[in-house]
Amino acid sequence: MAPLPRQVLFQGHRRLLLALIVIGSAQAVVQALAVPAQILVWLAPLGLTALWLLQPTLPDRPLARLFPILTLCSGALVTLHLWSCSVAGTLSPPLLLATILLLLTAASVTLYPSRLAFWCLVMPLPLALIPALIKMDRPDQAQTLILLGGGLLLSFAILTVLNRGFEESRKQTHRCARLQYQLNRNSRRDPLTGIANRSLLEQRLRELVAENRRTHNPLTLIMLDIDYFTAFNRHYGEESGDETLISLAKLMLHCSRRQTDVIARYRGGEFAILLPATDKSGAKRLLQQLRRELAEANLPHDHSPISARLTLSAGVAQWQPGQDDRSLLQAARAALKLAKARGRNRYVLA
Ligand SMILES: Nc1nc2c(ncn2[C@@H]2O[C@H](COP(=O)(O)OP(=O)(O)OP(=O)(O)O)[C@@H](O)[C@H]2O)c(=O)[nH]1
Repeated sequence: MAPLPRQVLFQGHRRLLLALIVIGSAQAVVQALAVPAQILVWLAPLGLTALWLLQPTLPDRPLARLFPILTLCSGALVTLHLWSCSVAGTLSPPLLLATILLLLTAASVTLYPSRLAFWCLVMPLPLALIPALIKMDRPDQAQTLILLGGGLLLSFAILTVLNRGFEESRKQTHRCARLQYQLNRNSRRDPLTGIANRSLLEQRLRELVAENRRTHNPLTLIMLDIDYFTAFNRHYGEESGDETLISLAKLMLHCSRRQTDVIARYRGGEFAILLPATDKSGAKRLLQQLRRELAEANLPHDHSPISARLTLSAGVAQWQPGQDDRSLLQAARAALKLAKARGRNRYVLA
């Protein structure tokens, strides 16, 4: 997985800060030797070190919102430092200009994921040239300003190119993540009805049974089968069969009351409803409501030997301590088989 934009930004900014601390400390030492009373020059390396130490705590915390302000602080500290070097005369104007141009380029290369952070850092930098500019004559002033403008344009061009590439790869990463999410989701959904498929049901069953070994909560599984669905398909056609499966899935979703219930298509005309924190009587209430709503839906089935309307058979099993997921499924399926053997259109409790 590619690093998040913000993390890339923090890493880049950390490296830039480290470089600034090294350069600033070296200059402060040189300046302290020349003018011992100049304490301003120590502010920049000290302040930048504080920012550098703060950086690793940023990406995952609310403080991350302050990032542009911190970047602005870095720029202000460096500017203050260069200004005091310029006033004390320890940095000649050409060297000062070269340092600023170097900083502009370094900022565009390290802060490219965010234009805002780049501008926050570089905006104060040209101010450091003011004391040197005041002392210069006109031609030198013009030359310095032209060089500074050229440097700014160049670093902005570098920033734009790198930022565009970065944005493109960031979008690509997001697209891939979304596709991956959809793929995972689709591999666990029944494509016709949109409800969980057998694989997701079995996974949730395994997880809930494992959890129940600790909690001993009630857990109930209902297996349902459309009565004479083969005859229905033959008589009304596969398309009507598909519509019936979709309507039944909707009815089941409507009857289930909790987000944690799992409604799944098990296979063909067979469905399953897994009810965590629910005992047999809760399952019975759900089945009675489902029967009521199915009767109200009034779906015709002229080729059913037991009713002129579509009916369901169901088997209900409640998890018993010590039981594993497979035997709970077998118990519910055995109860369903019994419901069918007893004439269908009914439910049987295991
Ligand atoms: N329309 C449609 N039919 C399907 C689909 N998948 C399986 N079937 C049909 O479902 C039927 C099997 O359903 P079952 O519920 O297992 O069998 P049944 O005919 O109801 O028999 P009993 O269970 O004994 O009542 C077969 O006719 C399959 O062709 C599907 O996605 N759409």
